[in-house]
Formats: sequence, C-alpha cells, structure tokens
Amino acid sequence: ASTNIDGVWQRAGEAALVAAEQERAARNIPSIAVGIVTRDGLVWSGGVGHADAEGKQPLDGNTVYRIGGLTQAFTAELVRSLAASGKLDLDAPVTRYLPSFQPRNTFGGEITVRHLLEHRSGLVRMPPRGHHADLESATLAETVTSLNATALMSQPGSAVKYSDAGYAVLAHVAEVAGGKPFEKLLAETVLTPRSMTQTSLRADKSSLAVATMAPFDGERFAPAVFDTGVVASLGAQSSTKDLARFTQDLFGREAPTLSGERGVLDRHDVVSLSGATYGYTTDLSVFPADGFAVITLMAIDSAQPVLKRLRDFTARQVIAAKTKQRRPASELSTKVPVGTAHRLQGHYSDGAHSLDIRIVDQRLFVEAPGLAAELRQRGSRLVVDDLAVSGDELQSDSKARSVTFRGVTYQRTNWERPAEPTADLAGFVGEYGWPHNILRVYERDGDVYARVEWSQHYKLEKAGKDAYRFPAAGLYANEELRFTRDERGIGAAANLSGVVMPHRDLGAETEIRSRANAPFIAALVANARKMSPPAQPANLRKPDLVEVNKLEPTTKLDVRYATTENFMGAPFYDSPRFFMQRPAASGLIRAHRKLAEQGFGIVLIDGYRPWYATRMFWDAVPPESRPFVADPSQGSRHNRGCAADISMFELATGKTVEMAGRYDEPSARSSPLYVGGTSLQRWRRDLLKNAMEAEGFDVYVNEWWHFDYGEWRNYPVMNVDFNEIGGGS
Ligand SMILES: C[C@@H](N)C(=O)N[C@H](C)C(=O)O
Ligand SMILES: [Zn+2]
Repeated sequence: ASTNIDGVWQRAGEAALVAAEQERAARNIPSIAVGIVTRDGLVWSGGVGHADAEGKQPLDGNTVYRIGGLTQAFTAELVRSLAASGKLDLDAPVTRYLPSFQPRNTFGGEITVRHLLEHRSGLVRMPPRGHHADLESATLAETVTSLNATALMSQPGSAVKYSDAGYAVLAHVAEVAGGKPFEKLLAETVLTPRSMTQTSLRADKSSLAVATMAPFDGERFAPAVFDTGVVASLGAQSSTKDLARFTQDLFGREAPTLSGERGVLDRHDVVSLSGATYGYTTDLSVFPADGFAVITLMAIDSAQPVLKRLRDFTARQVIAAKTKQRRPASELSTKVPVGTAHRLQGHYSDGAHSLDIRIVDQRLFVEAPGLAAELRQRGSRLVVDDLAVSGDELQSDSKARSVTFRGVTYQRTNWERPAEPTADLAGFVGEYGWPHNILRVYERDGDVYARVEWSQHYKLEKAGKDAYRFPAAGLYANEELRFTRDERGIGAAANLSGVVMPHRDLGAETEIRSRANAPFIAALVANARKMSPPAQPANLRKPDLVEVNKLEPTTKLDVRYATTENFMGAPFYDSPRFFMQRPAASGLIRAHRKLAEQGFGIVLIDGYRPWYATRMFWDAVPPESRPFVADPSQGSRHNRGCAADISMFELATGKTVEMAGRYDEPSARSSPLYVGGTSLQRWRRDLLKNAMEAEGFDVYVNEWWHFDYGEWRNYPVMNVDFNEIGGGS
C-alpha cells in the first residue's frame, strides 16, 4: 500500500506546507491548497490561508477552487471514454461529427478530434462568442458556430497553439457522438462514477475559496465569476479531494491523460495539467513512473511561476522522502538591499530598446521589452521574482554602467525626451475590453505592445492599416488585432480574431464613479469637521508651514480642491493655497529649479491638507478607491504638511503636461510603475519622480503625482484651516 509508509507523504506534505506558507505570506495570497495522490487516492492534503475573506474558514481537502484549464483533463477523459466505447474516432475529421464546422482554412488538411485534444488544430485561442471574457451567455453550439467567422492560424496538426475554442469544439463533438448534452455526459461518464460531488461546470461563487486578481501595476480586486461558452476548456471548479479521485485513475495507463504537457523534473517524467482563470492558478502534475501526483491550487490570478516552484518543491520532497535522500530546502528570495537598488535605478538602452529599473515603495522593479516585474535577490543573484514572471537573472557591472538581461546588454544612459508617437499609433494607445478583462495597448521604444490577460506583454507587428499581429509564440500566437476608429480617429474598439473589445476611457469612467457623491460633499465636509484627528505624540517638531508659491513664484498654482475640477467634483477648500513644512518646501523648490534645465516647472496641486479633508475622502470614495486616499485613523502625510500632489508644466507654453493618466484617477494608470500609455508620458513621469527623489521625497506606490517628504514622521497630523496658518514666507 502507498499510504504514508514511514510517514513519507506526511513528511513531504508538511515541508511543502512550510514553503507554501512562506509564499502565501510574502505575496499576500488568500490561500494555497496542496495534495499528494497515488493510485490509492489522496494520501496527504493540507493548505495555508483561509477560504473566506474574514479569515475564519480554514482550508481542507473540500475547499473549492476554480480550476481553469485543468477542466480540459475532464473533457479529455470523456472523449477518451467515448473513443474506448467506439462512439468516437480520435483520428476522424471533426466534420464527421460537425459537418457545418467550417473555419476558414487557407492551409489545407482537416482538423481531427486528436488535434483538438492536443491544441494542434490551428484554431484561434478564443471563439468570437462565448469566449472567456464574454458575459453574454452562449451555448456550445453558438460558440462553435461563431468560429466559422475565424481563420486557422496554421495547418491542422502542424503546430501547437493553445486554444480554448478547440476544447469547445471538442465538447460539441462529444455531445454529438455521445447523444447527450456535454454537461450531462461529463457528469455521467467522469464525475459521478468517481463521486466527484464538489466538482461542477457551473461557476458558483458561494462555494468558492475567496480569491484575488493581482495585476502587476494595479490594485488587487475580486475576480469575476461567470459561465462562458468555453466551459469545457476552463469552466470547472473542484476541490483537492475531488481532483484526487480523478487523478488516482490516471496511474498505470500508457498515457495518464490525452491532454496535458509532458516534461521532466530532475530526470523524473511528469505530465502536467495546469490552469489559470480569473483569480485562480492551478496545477495537477502526475509523475507516472514514481507513482504519485501533486495537486496545487492557489487563490490568486496568474501566478504560474510561484505555483510551479511550489509544485516542484513538493515533488522533490516526495521523491527525496521515498528514496530516503536528503530533502531540499526551500529558498525564498529577499528584497534587494537599498544600496544595490539605488546603484541600479535608472534608464538603460542597447540603441534600439530600453530597460528601466525603478525603486517604488523601497522595492526594485524592472521594465524591459515585454516584461515588467519585481527584481529580488536569490543568494548573490539578482533575479526577476514576481507572481506572473520569475527566473530571469539581471547582471550588472559594479558601477551599474550596464546591465545584461535576457541575453541583451543595455548601457546606462540619460533618457532623452522620446518622440511623440505617430498620430496613427497614438490613437490606439489605451485600454480595451471589460473591467474583468482589460487589454492594454501601449507604445515603448516606438514599438507597439499589448498586455493581455493581466500579465503577458507582447510586441506587435504592423499587419496592415489599423492592424497588428501577435508574435509567433505566446497566448495569441499569430493572431491579429484590428482597430476601428471613432470620428476623431481614436481607437473605438479592438477586434482580436473576432472578439470585439470596446475602448475604455479609464479617466472618464473612474471620474464618474468618484464624483457620484459630489452633491453631498458639503455635508460630508461638515460632518468630518465635527470629528477629531488621531491624537499625536508630544515630542514631534513644531510645525513651520510655508506657502510654496510665495517662496517660489515661478511654480504654477493649481489647487484643484478649491475648484470643482477634482475627483470629488466639488470644492472643499475656501482658497487655493499650497503650504508645506519649510524643509519639504525647500526640497520641492530645488526640484522645481532643477527641472527648469529640462524646460519644465512644477504644478502645485495640493500640499498641506487639513485632516477633515482626509476624513471626508474616506467617507466619500467607493471601497475600491480607498488605496488612493489615506486612512484617517492614521492621518495623511498631507495632514503633516509633508506630502505634495504635483505635476509638471512646460516653461515654454505654461501648459500642464499630459501624463499617462489624470490627477487623482483611481486606476492602474496612476501607478508610478504603470506599463502603458506612451514613452513620452512615462518619461515625464520618471523625470518628475527622479527630480523629487533627489530632494528627499518618495513617490507613493499608487499615485505618480504624490510625493512624501522623507521626514514626515517628525511632524504632527494637523487640522487647521489655511487662514489660521501664520508666517508663510
Ligand atoms: C487623494 C490623493 N490626492 C492623495 O493625496 N492620496 C494620498 C494617499 C493621501 O490621501 O495621503
Ligand atoms: Zn497626495
């Protein structure tokens, strides 16, 4: 028997849990579940974190996760069973079962059932209807029919190209061959015989472990949960126990499953089925020759590298325990030391492409062609280690005059003002899609990039008028993105192989939401004025607020909170005044004078802010915007006279410059790490950041315009009105 002889599974599992908890805590992952399976079933399972938002519901083998692409293993099992009973021929053309299935095929050859199973059909990734972002329900038949409006990307059988659409076709083939609706067939053939009672093809939020979306340069938010037409590819939810029941039947077969990716871990063969869907990243890896499998389920979006590391670690623990060898230790990366970070921060170029290294929130980040991620230290190496991308090493010489990354050496250089993008391209830069699934189009080094599915960046090639093509490898290999324009020539929609994504104006959309309380601002201010700020320790410095524009009249005063032109849509200051503590004001003025060398000056938007305004923001904004306002129980650094909301204006014209997003816009565009917009916008953003950092300020992690003076802790939170402030010159 394989059950826990000599505590093998127990020991391996417990070590895996320690590693899982390290990753969970370091990355703030709601939960991670791990299971070890043999032909006898689940021999060990455990989990870290909680299944509910309140942190009360502990994890166990019954905790339910959405499993994304792992669903394909169930669909493949159904197809295998239909083939075994002679109802389906794996090598028959799909048209034998679906005669009207006719996507455009300029390559010749026919798609077979096996091509669909192995992602070798040449079909596009997503069907025009019922795709993974489509909130409008579509039947399997409608989803499959919509593919007739698409073209094959390669000759059937000739290349692997992942396709959820292909699994929808497969499910439709199965229902024709099996003579019953797909879900019924799947239940009867795969789920019920294995007593997989917690597994369902219908997304049911109430039974799911709480999970989070976690985009690199945006706020975390709850994942969308809905059913689509590609349910047979990525729609299932399941538990460790149910997946174990499914997995135990995979041992002893010539090939454990008809789907899945074959690989090798330390000379051990492994067949992996993996999944990623809104908020969840999952994996089921079978080590057939070793007689065990590892199930890993994580309640966070797009975290494949983290999951794979944990899976490998668990498998190595099992192998070592079984062979009585020394078990490997887990190695968590560490933050890059401050000195190294400051040495590396800067702009680098190889002549054609650039690489940026930035410090934000005392952490180090790299932005390179097609990648944006945190840089961390692993031993003495500097490596990319983020949720969605991990492993690449960055090398530099001792003075950081150059860095080598992904085989390219970049020289440190002054980032010269980038050219305006061509009008043609500028019109398409922006966000497309839906709040749960945003496609971002941006310009970098004069090239066009798309960020898809929240984490993957691809350089696009021009493919005709208003059309761009994805590269030959990746999620949307060879597919085309076609734009339509509105009457101003701005992108109105992006069409990705028939999936039509409307253009989104994040500035306007978020403004509508944040201004919803505009009629009540006066009442909210009155209410906030009755409240008291948090008590302050006695030993802080005596405030010495000075009026910055009076000390330096060449700055431009634009105190939005004294006007209706702010995110609240209503004025709440009596007069437009901009105070800071004297040393902070001096630093800001020095930055302003330095920027003049580049032709810019500083726009003063908000400095010292009485506490009542911070309290009012907290009450007025929707919960999802809270990361963009300070917690009044702590007070804002503005309340201490030590924060500045600023932008830049051109000295030549007096015009405030355009950044990637608006001032006070509660969206990803406000992040100082936002990988979007144009190079020129990001260049201006970095210019301001660098000028302020050189004078002792730190940019706020969510807002390119907000800078904290380093000594803010020494000053008290205040609630005095501008007209009560004396001195000021
Ligand atoms: C509200 C915005 N302008 C801002 O200043 N946010 C920071 C977080 C603050 O309120 O301190
Ligand atoms: Zn601010």
